[in-house]
Amino acid sequence: MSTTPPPPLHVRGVTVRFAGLTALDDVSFTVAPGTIHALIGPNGAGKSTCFNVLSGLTRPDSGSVCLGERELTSLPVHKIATLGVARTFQNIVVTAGTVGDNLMLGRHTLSRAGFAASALRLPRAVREQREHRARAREIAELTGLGALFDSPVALLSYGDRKRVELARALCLEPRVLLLDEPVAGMNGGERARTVEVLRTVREELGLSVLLVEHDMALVMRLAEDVTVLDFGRRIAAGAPDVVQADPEVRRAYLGAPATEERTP
Ligand SMILES: Nc1ncnc2c1ncn2[C@@H]1O[C@H](COP(=O)(O)OP(=O)(O)OP(=O)(O)O)[C@@H](O)[C@H]1O
Repeated sequence: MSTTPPPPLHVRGVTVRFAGLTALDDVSFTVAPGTIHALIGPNGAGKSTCFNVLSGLTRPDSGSVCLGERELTSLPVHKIATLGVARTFQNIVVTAGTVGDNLMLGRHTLSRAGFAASALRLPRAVREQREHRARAREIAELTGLGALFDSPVALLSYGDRKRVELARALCLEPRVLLLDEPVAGMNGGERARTVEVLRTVREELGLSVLLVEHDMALVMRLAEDVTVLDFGRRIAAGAPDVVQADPEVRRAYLGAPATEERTP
């Protein structure tokens, strides 16, 4: 467990254009240390583009992303990961090997012993591997995968496979975790379990979480702060109840006039 709180993640004036379409238009928000922050908005609002900027897959046309004082803007993906920002993807990418194998892949970037030392099984490399495996087991326990550590991923349920992705991202020891639709495709029981796991992970590891999620009930239950995008612009931000009551947010989701009295 980390003893110091994570630095704030600052997104400042980020703009991304794709051939004439402005996918993000001067977007700013801050993920406060140790909070769960949700990024929501209708289809095409710019949420994935924002995640891609934060994780280094997309270079913004202007604006900046900083973890505390450290500028992350336009750094390569692996560099951003080693500086403490890890992400999961909307679609499951793990399919081969055991749960343990996949979590060890997550530890790979943290390995100090070189490839040759590992291949020759030098004592330092062997010790390091053992430590990484022990930590991978701890993270498996934390994410409810302890009993499945030696199971092939291909045999797991959909919900468990999604949690392997979460656990693999946690194996990078991030300070900020970016979750792209963590409960998409899950049934009710799996959703409830994942919410519990996310709460435990945040408390035990003391990290910040930024999540994109379409399940509004889950967002309102889990997040402390919400940023709402529509057509690439930030249209609202604040606590879940404040955002939920915002007429501009209702209009964006329902296509209704801003004065309409319906809830999102
Ligand atoms: N590589 C790209 N090239 C051109 N246009 C893109 C590209 N990526 C995204 N866009 C466009 O940018 C806008 C924002 O898309 P983005 O995927 O970020 O939205 P989103 O909020 O994640 O949507 P969804 O909820 O449907 O996943 C959309 O109009 C999309 O068509």
